[in-house]
Amino acid sequence: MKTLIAYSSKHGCTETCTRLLAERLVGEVERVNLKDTSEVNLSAYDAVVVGSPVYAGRILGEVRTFTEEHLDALMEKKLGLFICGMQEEHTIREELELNYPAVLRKAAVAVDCFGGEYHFDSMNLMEKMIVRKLAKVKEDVSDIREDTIQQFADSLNKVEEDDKDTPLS
Ligand SMILES: Cc1cc2nc3c(=O)[nH]c(=O)nc-3n(C[C@H](O)[C@H](O)[C@H](O)COP(=O)(O)O)c2cc1C
Repeated sequence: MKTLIAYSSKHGCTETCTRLLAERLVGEVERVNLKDTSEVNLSAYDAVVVGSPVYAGRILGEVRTFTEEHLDALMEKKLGLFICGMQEEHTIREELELNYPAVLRKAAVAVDCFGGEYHFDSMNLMEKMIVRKLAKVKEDVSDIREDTIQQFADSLNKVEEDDKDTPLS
């Protein structure tokens, strides 16, 4: 299985998650930061994972554009969708629903949130203010859910095993 992980990240957490996911996936894995390139040839991949952090309820623009432009091709792949975010569970579920189209979520073998991080050193003044006031967080936090990343990888890897088991007709 050849897998593409297409993602974007503002402060590095989502990028870290893509590395943790890549380590857990079987077969060849390529990671592409959509901030660096928007030209991706999806025909080269059996599986595609799309990931983005959520800011003010929304995934990053380049990830949204990627899902819109490649909607039909993504539907044909073994597909995984994830976000990074720090809201409580019910809000996270809403964020997944609002940001990834229903057809893609339905087609995906894994849809989840990998948690998130707050690193004040990397935030601008406005971001620091928002996190302090709205999230009421004053110190760095790291809440990357490695167990969720493992389950997500297992779902994609399982599809690979199932395919191997299918007899040729
Ligand atoms: C200004 C700001 C706004 C945020 N808004 C949300 C939000 O609406 N929902 C959420 O779940 N997380 C929110 N977060 C948390 C980020 O999604 C989290 O820090 C994530 O790990 C960032 O990923 P990145 O380092 O890849 O950019 C916000 C963080 C900041 C700094």
